[in-house]
Amino acid sequence: MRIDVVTIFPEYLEPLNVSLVGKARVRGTLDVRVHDLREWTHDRHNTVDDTPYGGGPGMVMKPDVWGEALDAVAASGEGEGAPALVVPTPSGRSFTQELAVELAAKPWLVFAPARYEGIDRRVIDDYATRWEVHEVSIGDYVLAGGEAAVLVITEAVARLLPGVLGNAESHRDDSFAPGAMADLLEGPVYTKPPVWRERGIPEVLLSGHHGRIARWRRDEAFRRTAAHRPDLIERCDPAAFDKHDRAL
Ligand SMILES: N#Cc1c(-c2ccc3ccn(Cc4cccnc4)c3c2)n[nH]c1N
Repeated sequence: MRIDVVTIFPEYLEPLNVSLVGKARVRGTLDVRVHDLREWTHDRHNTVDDTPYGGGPGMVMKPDVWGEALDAVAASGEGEGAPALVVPTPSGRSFTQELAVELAAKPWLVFAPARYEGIDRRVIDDYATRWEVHEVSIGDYVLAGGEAAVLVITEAVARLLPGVLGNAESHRDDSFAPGAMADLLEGPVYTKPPVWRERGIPEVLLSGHHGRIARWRRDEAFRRTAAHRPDLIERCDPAAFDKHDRAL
């Protein structure tokens, strides 16, 4: 997968050089290219924003600068097919594991994290005539720009790519992963030492009985979900649980 990010804060994307995404880049599983939007300005102040038509607070990012930048990214991938444009915005579709799975299947993502009050609407409308466009929000809170969302989305997508996570099974019990555990939060996890500050380990985890352990983990996931995200319980499919139990 190729990922391009156009931003006025390239240094904000430094975390994409470390850990899981960093290793995937070194291995060649991910080709991540970060571009400074100001490269496509032509004035001495490298201006990327202007006042909003219709008045109102803040500034809006200029369409001509973004258009030149995204055209240049497109041109650098001639013959690779059209990318999917991902635009983080507080007014976007909620970013979910389902969308992460969808994006992980794309060969090329181009991220356009904005600042100020956002990007002139005509940029998204223009590229939507040639590219798949996803306007995405990572949560119901307000950030100052889209770069943090790019880090979140990139990590969620990268970990789904073949060979990126050490244990291929790790996806199976992901919170929100499709399947019997779909929409359930993960239960508690434990490791050595067997006693820590006079706290032991749930006996079932020491039993070696995989069926009982799987059922305990499912029940714990259900309990945590009911406590922290009751809204997700309503989306669970009881039949999936029976199928899960039968497989134990
Ligand atoms: N994804 C995502 C987001 C953002 C987000 C993303 C991009 C931009 C660009 C500019 N702003 C500031 C801004 C603009 C307009 C109104 N309110 C705030 C952003 C916020 N906030 N919260 C999220 N979950």
